[in-house]
Amino acid sequence: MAFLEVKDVTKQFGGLLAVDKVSLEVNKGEIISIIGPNGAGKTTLFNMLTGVYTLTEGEIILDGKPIHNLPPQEIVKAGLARTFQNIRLFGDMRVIENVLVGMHINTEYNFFDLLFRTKRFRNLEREKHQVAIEILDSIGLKSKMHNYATNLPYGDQRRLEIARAISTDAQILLLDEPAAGMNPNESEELLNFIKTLRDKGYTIILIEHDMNVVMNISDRIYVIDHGKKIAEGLPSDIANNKRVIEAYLGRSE
Ligand SMILES: Nc1ncnc2c1ncn2[C@@H]1O[C@H](COP(=O)(O)OP(=O)(O)OP(=O)(O)O)[C@@H](O)[C@H]1O
Repeated sequence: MAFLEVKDVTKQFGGLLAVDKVSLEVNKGEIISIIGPNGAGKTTLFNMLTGVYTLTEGEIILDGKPIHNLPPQEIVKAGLARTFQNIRLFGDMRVIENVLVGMHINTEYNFFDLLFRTKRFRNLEREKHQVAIEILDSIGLKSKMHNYATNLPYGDQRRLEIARAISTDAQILLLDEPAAGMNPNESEELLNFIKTLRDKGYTIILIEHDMNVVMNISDRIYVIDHGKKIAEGLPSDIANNKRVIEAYLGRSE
């Protein structure tokens, strides 16, 4: 059984089938890309995976447990965290605070801990601070941990978003267009960075329009068009797939 199994998921908005019986299988430690023309249904699929949308039909099984239709916070706790197409950091908070916010999702404080700032509370806070620094170190942002997020260069903001997703303890990271708005140097750096995440054991699923990134980084690719899966396979197979080429060339983008 695959680590993440997406079985025949469907999302209907009124008369529109935005995602139509799409199935995916993702193994631990893979980098999977989901591609397709604008409006294909990629973001809707991510929104179902992360609990933003309920499913009209289908199932999502993570590590043998159904997670479809759980609230987003429960899905993060189950081990699946995301970044967004448009960066959503807390700009007026410091870099380390952005990471600490992500970590709170898995911290269980009781009423007395919070009220009396117990020794347990202080120890947990100190531990979390340490882990946050380690995450930032691993991501190359330790020296900027006291900067305000909004003052970081664009590439660093993307990294910080990923750091925040990691800080939730997630094993699967869903990255929504991580290379959007990056210059070739930045996207090259990002590519290497995502590979290091995979080497550390993370499973990565990304939506990406930059074909250079997709072809260089993916173990496997799924292609969606008009809500339907039209192809899946190795990058070399996808690059030569007639249906995929038609789906892209058939649009004026
Ligand atoms: N909340 C919604 N209500 C109604 N229709 C929606 C909603 N969200 C998405 N859609 C429609 O579903 C279809 C798929 O959209 P989606 O954003 O998932 O595509 P996409 O592949 O992510 O596109 P892009 O690459 O442009 O981000 C589109 O026709 C879109 O207009």
